[in-house]
Amino acid sequence: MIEFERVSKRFGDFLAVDELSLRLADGEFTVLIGRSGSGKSTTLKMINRLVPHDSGRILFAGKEINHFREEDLRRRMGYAIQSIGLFPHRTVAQNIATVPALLKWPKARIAGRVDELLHLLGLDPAAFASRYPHQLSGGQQQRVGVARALAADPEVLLMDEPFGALDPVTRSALQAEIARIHQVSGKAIVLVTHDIDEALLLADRIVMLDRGRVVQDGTPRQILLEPASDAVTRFVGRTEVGLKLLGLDQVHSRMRAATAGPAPGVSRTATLREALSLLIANHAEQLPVVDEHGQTVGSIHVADLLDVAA
Ligand SMILES: Nc1ncnc2c1ncn2[C@@H]1O[C@H](COP(=O)(O)OP(=O)(O)OP(=O)(O)O)[C@@H](O)[C@H]1O
Repeated sequence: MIEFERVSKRFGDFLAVDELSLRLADGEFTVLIGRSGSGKSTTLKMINRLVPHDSGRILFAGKEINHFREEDLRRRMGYAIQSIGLFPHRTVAQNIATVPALLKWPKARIAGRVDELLHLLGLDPAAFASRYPHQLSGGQQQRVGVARALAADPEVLLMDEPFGALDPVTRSALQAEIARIHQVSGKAIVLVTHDIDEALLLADRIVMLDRGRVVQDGTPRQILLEPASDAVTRFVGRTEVGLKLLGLDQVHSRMRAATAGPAPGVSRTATLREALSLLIANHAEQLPVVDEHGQTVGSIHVADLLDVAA
């Protein structure tokens, strides 16, 4: 769907992106990660031509991006950024409606879409649609930013540190929201972050950059278990690899059929890492596993988790 062929970008003498080749598949959740200044944002912004590339080719749907009309490209690619960039003198609804209005959608269709997106992002339209950005918390503004990026139903969602500067609880809620949107929409998402835990949580595929080059390109599991260099190992963190591995799988993957005692149930869709926290907090060797109706469906055991983390 998006392909980089030996793409480079210079700012003056500085080579920010160095002969980058990369192929991003349809429907894939790709996370670009790396240290500050490694070229992540530049790479992302070259996809929608916010930053023009100097050499090489970037293909979208098989066609060099320079051959698209700029407005077509922007319509087909939603873009959400950390600093949000909401228009201060336009309401939440007007902000979300930006691209549909440019596309001259009928008013009723726009209103329906705004409503749908506010619901999707957990904002009650009655309470939020007519507010102005300054009347929202930072987390609510970020949600509106994501809703705006999704408004015209783009084929690709480009996100540059969209959850930066949020408190951990809001951040975690928005991450879950994006994971859900990805699951239900099947859209390709490219997200830039420097947070390895965020990358491990969300990505189908992690592309780690350093000095404008790819240092590793793989699944979260590959990044954890087969780091391509010491630099990757340092970035992932030498410690806690076991715990991070536990964060990649859900409880049902390690559940035993036999049910266990009355202690608090662990959701079958919780991560193994969350299960371990609960086991430790309850001083329990095993806990019951419950489904979405609260029915006990099996048990999870400390010993089985230690196997995964070893
Ligand atoms: N418009 C610009 N003019 C000059 N240099 C730039 C410009 N944009 C980016 N750079 C430089 O290019 C390099 C890569 O920047 P980029 O924003 O892509 O990094 P990043 O990996 O996203 O970093 P961060 O995590 O800090 O946002 C940096 O050294 C940066 O200073």
